[in-house]
Amino acid sequence: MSGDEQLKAFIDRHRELLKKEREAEIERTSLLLSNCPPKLLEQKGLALCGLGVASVGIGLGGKTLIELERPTAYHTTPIFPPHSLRPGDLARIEEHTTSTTQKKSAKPKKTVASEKSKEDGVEGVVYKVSDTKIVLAADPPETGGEDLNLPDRCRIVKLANSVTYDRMDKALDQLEKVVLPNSDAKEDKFLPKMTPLIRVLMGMAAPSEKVPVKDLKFFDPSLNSSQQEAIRFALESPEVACIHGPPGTGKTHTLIELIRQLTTVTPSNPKPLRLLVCGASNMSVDNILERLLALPAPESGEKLKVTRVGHPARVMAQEDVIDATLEVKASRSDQAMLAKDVKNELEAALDTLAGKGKGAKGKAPRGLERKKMWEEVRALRKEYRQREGGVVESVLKDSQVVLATCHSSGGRQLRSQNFDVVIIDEATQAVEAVCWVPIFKAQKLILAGDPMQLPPTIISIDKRDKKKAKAGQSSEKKKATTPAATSKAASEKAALPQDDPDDEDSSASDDEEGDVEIAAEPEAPVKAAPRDPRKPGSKAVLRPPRTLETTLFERLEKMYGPGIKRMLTVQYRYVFFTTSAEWIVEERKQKRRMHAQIAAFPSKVMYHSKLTSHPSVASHLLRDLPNAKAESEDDEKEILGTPVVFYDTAGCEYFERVEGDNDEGSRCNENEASVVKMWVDQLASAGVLPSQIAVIAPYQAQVTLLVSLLRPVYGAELEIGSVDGMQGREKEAVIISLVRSNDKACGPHISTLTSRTDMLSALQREVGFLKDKRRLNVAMTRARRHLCVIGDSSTVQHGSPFLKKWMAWLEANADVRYAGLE
Ligand SMILES: Nc1ncnc2c1ncn2[C@@H]1O[C@H](COP(=O)(O)OP(=O)(O)OP(=O)(O)O)[C@@H](O)[C@H]1O
Repeated sequence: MSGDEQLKAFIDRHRELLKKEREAEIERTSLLLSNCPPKLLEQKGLALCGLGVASVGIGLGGKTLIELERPTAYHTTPIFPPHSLRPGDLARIEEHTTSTTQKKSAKPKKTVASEKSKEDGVEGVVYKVSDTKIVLAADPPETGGEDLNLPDRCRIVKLANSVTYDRMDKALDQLEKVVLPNSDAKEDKFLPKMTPLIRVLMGMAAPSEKVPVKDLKFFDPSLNSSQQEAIRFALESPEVACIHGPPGTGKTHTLIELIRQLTTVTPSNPKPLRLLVCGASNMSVDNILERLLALPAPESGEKLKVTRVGHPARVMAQEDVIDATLEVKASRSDQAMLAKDVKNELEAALDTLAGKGKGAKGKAPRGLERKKMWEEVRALRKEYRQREGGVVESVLKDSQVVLATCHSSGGRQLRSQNFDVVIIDEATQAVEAVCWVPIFKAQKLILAGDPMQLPPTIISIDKRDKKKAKAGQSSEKKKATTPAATSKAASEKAALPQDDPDDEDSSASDDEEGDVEIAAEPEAPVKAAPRDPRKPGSKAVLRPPRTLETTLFERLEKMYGPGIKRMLTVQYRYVFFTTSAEWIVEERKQKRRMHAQIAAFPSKVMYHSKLTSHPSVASHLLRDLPNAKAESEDDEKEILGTPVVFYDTAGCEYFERVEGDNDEGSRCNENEASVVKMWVDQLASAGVLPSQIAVIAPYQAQVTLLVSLLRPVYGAELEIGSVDGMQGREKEAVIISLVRSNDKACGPHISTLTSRTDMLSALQREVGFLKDKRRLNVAMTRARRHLCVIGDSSTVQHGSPFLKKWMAWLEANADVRYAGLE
């Protein structure tokens, strides 16, 4: 069990990694903001240019809500180009000039929106985003009487976000104070208390024996046995349970049943529990929220009282989601009426100050009158905040389930709220420190995620360090073959920060770098029986992490073994998973090109062939959609009846292009984009709706190119985006453009390399982040009925053993079509 030294080393290492990450983010943003012209920032998805102010209002906490849009005078379409501004991001509204350089520091100021001159802009938090509108919530001025003075033509620029880091640092400080108490420290009423949960998470005590749940009856009769087992396991685990949900296996579905079980009085649950449900992203939180709101009211008793705290990402589209937000609930309560009067007064005063109020005739008050009005506004804001504080408290107290992102669960509104259980969805996408923010608020933790999909996005990873550590560890491994060397290596290993380098699944991003053997066979299934973490003798070792990519979910699995989790094993999404293989065999037979071994690629390579397809999806194809209507028998077969199509552009010389001046730039591939357009046209002509199609590309430049080609024809309904934006989503048809196509693999610089390892890594470089198998896993598992891959197999296959296997699988199992011949 962990001692003080290990606890200290663990927390210190986390602090160090977070510091590096914070610095890297500030540096990256500063560099971009100071070196990039706004147009390039927009292309990189970090800014939206040429905007106008649509409205200014007041939001929760007396914040000023500034709504921006693209005026038709400057743009042909009001739809924003693809961008990465999301609710919760820190951003600045600044005057949109056409000057090419913008010397600004990306460091956020302590008091946002404290300087309101046009040059400095207005800083705040992105509050809502839709296709055509973006709302920034800015703090009201603390001092002085200056107003916002927003420019007529402006842009919004994403900033480095220090608030997230501040919260994570605070969580680590609290963790240190709880697990390593200092008797001299002053009493802090907000300091969390030590709980059995914290002991287990920190390896200070083994998880307690499961408490059997009797008479468990499931609300949802359709749950499969792996889902039922995961729910039972989560209910019976006293402190912590993990649910591993590969794509489409009903992770969210399972969490909804679990929430119902925990919050309803049943023979197996005598007391309804209070839950905090968090997610790594707003999307994951809204996904659960939507499904909770869609639940029928129970036969006896009230409907579940659910409140969403924070910034719902899809709030503009979904009315019922808006109604569940703290903001709307607070505004509708009886006590809110008084606060509302103050709010109306406040908004009227702000309108007058902007020259928009009644009788203002477009003229804003000036001089002394203006100063006086600002004083009035400040007093009104204070009164509003006080009244609203009481309203918020009572709405939250009355809520049985509160939903928030991990980060926003650390906000002021939830400061004094406690819960029985905290559930964290997409826990494998959140860094550990941010998970601690909600963990302190509950006695029990349930994590759900999939370590084989996208990890948290980390920008400070030092590849050289990683390689060095890996090289060091593999030479350690060789040395440690004698008994003496083994024990020495073992004791040295315990002191090193590490993530179990031998476990391939643990670090899938670059895990195959330098791996010279290209194995054609999938990884062997794990045969060892799950170690029960509750059995005496189970040794938990708390090791400092090597990178922030090691999530709490993965750390617990390594610390306590696979017995700490349950895996969902039936997938409900793809026709081209396991069972569909039979269909492909049949098709191949007819074409007399039968392949001996046809199996689903992601299941086999990523999940040790543990996944099976539910019969309900085993044979569903695009042609079974009610709206599908092929014009000919050939179309019915070629377009609507084929689960996987691979347009192989090898030999077509459809070379990629680098955006920007150096090799690090984003990439696009115009010819591939034309093939994408051709296939979208074909699907549409066969009746597939734009809203049923998603186009995914791993590079922002290709996304931008595809948007310019497809949006004018198919509108915003056709989803076009990067892999990262698609995690947790599904579409009937998905088209992936792999982009990378180059002849560098055969160029002179490669031929000058003599060692096979150097050569391989040079080849690998040419596919960039395509070689992250978790990213590819997400991309290839978004489709329900049809997947079309467009890429150059001759370039892509050299990227990594995983890509080689995928290309081989596609060649063998997809309907391979040669792009150049079309
Ligand atoms: N037991 C079940 N019976 C019928 N349909 C199910 C069942 N479990 C899940 N599904 C369906 O499978 C699909 C995927 O479920 P869900 O979105 O919960 O999966 P997920 O694991 O959260 O997906 P992701 O890959 O996005 O993480 C949904 O359409 C859901 O309704």
